Amino acid sequence: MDDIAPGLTAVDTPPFREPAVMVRDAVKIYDKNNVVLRGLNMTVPKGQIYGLLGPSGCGKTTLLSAIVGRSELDSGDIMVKAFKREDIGYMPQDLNLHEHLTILQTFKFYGRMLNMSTETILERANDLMTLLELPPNDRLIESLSGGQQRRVSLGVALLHNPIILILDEPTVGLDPVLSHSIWNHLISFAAQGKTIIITTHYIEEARQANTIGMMRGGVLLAEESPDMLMARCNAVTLEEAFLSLSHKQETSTNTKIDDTYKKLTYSKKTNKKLNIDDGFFRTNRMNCLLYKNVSLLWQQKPFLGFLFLLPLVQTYFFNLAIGHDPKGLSIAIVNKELQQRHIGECKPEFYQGCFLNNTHDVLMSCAYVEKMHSKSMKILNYNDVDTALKAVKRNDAWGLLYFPTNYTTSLAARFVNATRTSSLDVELSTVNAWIDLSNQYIGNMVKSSVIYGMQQYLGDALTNCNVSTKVGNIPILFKTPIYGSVDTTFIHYASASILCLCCYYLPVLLTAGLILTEKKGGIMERMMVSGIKFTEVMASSCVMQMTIHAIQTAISMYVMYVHFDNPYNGDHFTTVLILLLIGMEGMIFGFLIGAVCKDFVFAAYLGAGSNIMMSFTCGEFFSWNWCS
Ligand SMILES: Nc1ncnc2c1ncn2[C@@H]1O[C@H](COP(=O)(O)OP(=O)(O)OP(=O)(O)O)[C@@H](O)[C@H]1O
Repeated sequence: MDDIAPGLTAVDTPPFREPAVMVRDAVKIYDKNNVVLRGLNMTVPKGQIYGLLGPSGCGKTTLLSAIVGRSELDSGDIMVKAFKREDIGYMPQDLNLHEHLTILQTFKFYGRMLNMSTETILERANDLMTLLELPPNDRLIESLSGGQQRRVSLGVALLHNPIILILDEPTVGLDPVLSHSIWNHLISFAAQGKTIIITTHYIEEARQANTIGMMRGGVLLAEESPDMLMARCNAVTLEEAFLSLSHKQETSTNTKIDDTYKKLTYSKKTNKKLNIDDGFFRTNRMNCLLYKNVSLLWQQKPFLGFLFLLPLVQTYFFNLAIGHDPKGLSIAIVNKELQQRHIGECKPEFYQGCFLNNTHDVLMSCAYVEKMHSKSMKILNYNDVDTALKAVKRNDAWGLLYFPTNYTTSLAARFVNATRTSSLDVELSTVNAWIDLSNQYIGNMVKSSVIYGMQQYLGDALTNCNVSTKVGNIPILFKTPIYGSVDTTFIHYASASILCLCCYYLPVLLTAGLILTEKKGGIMERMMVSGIKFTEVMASSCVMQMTIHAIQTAISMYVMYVHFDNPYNGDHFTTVLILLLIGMEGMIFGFLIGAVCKDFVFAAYLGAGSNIMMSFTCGEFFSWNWCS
C-alpha cells in the first residue's frame, strides 16, 4: 500500500491472495485544474468483494472506466485478470440502456454480443427476473421505474456470468430489502470465486465487502478489510473511519497530493486501459447491432411509418406545388391600331386574310393578342400607356404590350420593302413591351410567351399570304434538343434533383439521429465496453440505412415517375448506383455529425445548414435558376 496517508500503519497483515485487478501509479488529468487520479495504486484480490468508497467527485467512476477499458489513463498501469470480454461484467453508474427495447430484447442484445446462445440467454433472463425481482420481460425499458431500470442494468452486467464484476453504484434508488438481497448474491458470487468491485454512496453497506478502498484526493487512503480499517482508526463505523483518515490526510501535509503525481515518471510502455484483443470486426457482433436496430425500429412503429411516409409526402407535394407553369397570367394591352379604326374589340374576322395585300381589313395586332390569349394569358385592355403601366405596377398584370397606330400597314411595308423600309414604318411595326421581372421565373415566362407568340402569329399570318413561315422567323433554327425536349417544364428538369436531395438528406438525418441518441444516452460507451467496435457500428448502420434508403427511394421514384409520370430516360443501373452512392454519402455525413455533435440542437443546425450550403455548392439551386 503505497498510498496510505502518513501516520497510518496496518494493524494486521491480511493473507496474500492472488490479485484479479491491479492498478499502479494511475494518473488521470482532464485538464490542469482537474487532476482526478494522482498516482493511485489499487489491488483487488481474486474472489473477493472490493468496496470502493469516497466522496462524490473523487474519481471512482473515472477509475472504474479505465479498468473496464472505457477510458484511458494518462499514465500508469492497469492489469485485469480477464482474457476475454465475457470475463468482465460492467454496470455503469448511468443506466445506458435503450429505452425503446424490451427487457428481453436488451438481454438478447448484450447476450448475443458475448456469444451466448438464445437458450442460455432465456434461461439466464429467467434467473435474473427472480434474482432482481424484474417486471415481465416484454416490458419496454422506458415504461419501467428508475429502480427497475437500474436492476435491468445490473442484470445486463450479470447476464453472462462473468468472473469479474465491476458495479458502479448498483444499489442507488433500490429499497433496503432489495439492496440487502443483492449484497447477499454478491457474497455468494464471491464465494464461487468471482471478483467484485463495487462503489456505493451508502458507506455502511460496504461493511459486507471483504476489502475496502477509501479514496480521496486522487489516491487511496486505505485498502484493507472493514474490521481492520475500523480497528486501526479506532472507529465504530466505516463513516467514522473515513472521516478520521480524511482528517489525517489533511493534517499530515497539504501538498502531498500534488507531489505524488508530479514525481511520477511517465512511462510510455504502460497499459493505460484494459486491453482485450477482441478483433477488429466480428460478424456476430454486427448481427447483434442489426438485431438491436431492427428491434428499435419495430418498437417505434409510428417513427417507422414516418420514415416511409416522409419521402412519399415530400415528393407528392413537390409534384403538386412546384414546377408547373403558372396559368392565367394577366397581360395589359394598349392597342392604338384598334382604337384608330373605332371598331370595338378584336374579332376573329380581323385576322383571317393576308395582311400583305389587305391592310385595311386585317388587324395584325388582333392576331397577336389572340395568340397571347391562346397561351393561357388573361388579356386586360387599356386605352393609354400610363394607365396600363399603373396597372402593371399595381400587380394587376405581369406586362404591357403596346401596338402603335398603323401597326398592320407598317408591318406589311416592312416585309414588302425589306431593306427600303422607312424608319417610321420600322418604328410603327414594332410592338413595345414592358415586363415585370421582379419574379424572375414568371417574368421570363411572360417574356418568352411574348417572343414565341410573335414568332408564331407571324408564321400563321405569312402562311395566309402563301409565304414561307421561315421568312418571319429570326434567322436561327433550333433543331431537336440533344437531351430533354422542346416543351420541357421546370418539374421535368427538377424531378431528378429533388430525388437526389431526398436521397441525401434523409440518411443524414436518420444516421445522425441514431448515433447521437446512442452517444448521448451513454449507450455507445456501454456497447464499446462490451466489445463492440466502431467498424461494426458502421457496418450494421450501413446495412440498415441502405435498406431503408432503398425503400424510401423506391417510394419517391414511384410517386415521381409512375404516379406523376415525369419523364424518365436514364439507364436503370446507373440511376440506382448514383442514388445508392448519394444515400451512402448522406449516411457518412450523418456519422460525422453524430460523432462531432454533443447535442441534438447543434446536430440539427449542422444538418440543416450544411444541407442548404451543399445544395448551393453542388449547383442544384444554380441550375434551377438557369432552368427558370
Ligand atoms: N469527461 C470528463 N471531462 C472532464 N472532467 C470529468 C469528466 N468525467 C469526470 N470528470 C471530473 O472528474 C472528477 C471525478 O469524476 P467521477 O465521476 O470519476 O467521480 P465519482 O467519484 O465517480 O463521483 P460520484 O460518486 O458523484 O459519481 C469530477 O470532478 C468530474 O467533474
